[in-house]
Amino acid sequence: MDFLRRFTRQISFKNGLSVHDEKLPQYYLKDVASHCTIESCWMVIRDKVYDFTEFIEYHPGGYELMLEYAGADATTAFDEKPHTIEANAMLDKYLIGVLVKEDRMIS
Ligand code: HEM
Repeated sequence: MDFLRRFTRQISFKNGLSVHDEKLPQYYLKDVASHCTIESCWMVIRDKVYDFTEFIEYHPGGYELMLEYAGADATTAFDEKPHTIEANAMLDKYLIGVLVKEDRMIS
């Protein structure tokens, strides 16, 4: 599992955002920052913007852990914790956009 996790992470770092991702709405980090509560919880993971408002209270690691990163970039936090391929696959469901180019870390 560890191998698979490292492998998928490498792919996303290498390829950055796809052509499809580039068609999504674009947000600044400051737009994300205003959604920093359990009532409206946005986060950035690998330059993509997610709205986790519907998910946060069901997070298996507890909502408090996620809330620490609400409105912020959670890439490192998400990758450092023991998240399976399944957890990674869940991300797409909450995808709402991408960061504007000047605010991106990876691509
Ligand atoms: C934002 C920062 C996040 C932190 C710090 C974090 C932390 C953690 C931790 C510590 C666990 C282990 C819980 C345990 O084994 O008792 C966990 C499990 C889990 N988390 Fe997160 N998490 C974050 C975001 C997310 C997101 C965005 C998702 C999916 C949309 C997610 C999905 C899951 C799932 C499904 C599990 C169960 C184990 C697995 O299938 O990987 N987490 N998380």
